[in-house]
Amino acid sequence: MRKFIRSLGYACSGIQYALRTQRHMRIHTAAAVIVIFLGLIARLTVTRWAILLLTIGSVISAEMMNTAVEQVVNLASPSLHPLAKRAKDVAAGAVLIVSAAAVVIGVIVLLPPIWELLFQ
Ligand SMILES: Nc1ncnc2c1ncn2[C@@H]1O[C@H](COP(=O)(O)OP(=O)(O)OP(=O)(O)O)[C@@H](O)[C@H]1O
Repeated sequence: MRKFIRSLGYACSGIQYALRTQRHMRIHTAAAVIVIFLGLIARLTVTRWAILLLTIGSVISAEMMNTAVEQVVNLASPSLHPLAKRAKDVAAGAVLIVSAAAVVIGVIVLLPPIWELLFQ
């Protein structure tokens, strides 16, 4: 149990580090807070909440994995190297893909209930 709590502390400090140092992480988090607020207003179904929360988790996890890749690349290759560039760009591309999908999912999941709330 003590080991689990210690591991939880390490994970929380990783989240703190990403929030403190990564502007994109703060942008994703702000977007997640807005989406959750809209979800509460729109009184989403359980299924819609599940999709939304999974999507939010995916984007924030991807951003954190990107941060981890950046840190490891900086450690392994402090000077410029084409492989370092490739690794960072691929990791950044992964965040872009999941973020673009999240925007589409957000619209699909949120728009119908908000529309219903406003116009019916
Ligand atoms: N060690 C390196 N060798 C070669 N290219 C690098 C290296 N570090 C970064 N780059 C490349 O330089 C460009 C800008 O990288 P930079 O680290 O400034 O921004 P980033 O990777 O988007 O990170 P951040 O999110 O912290 O701004 C990217 O294309 C990246 O792949």
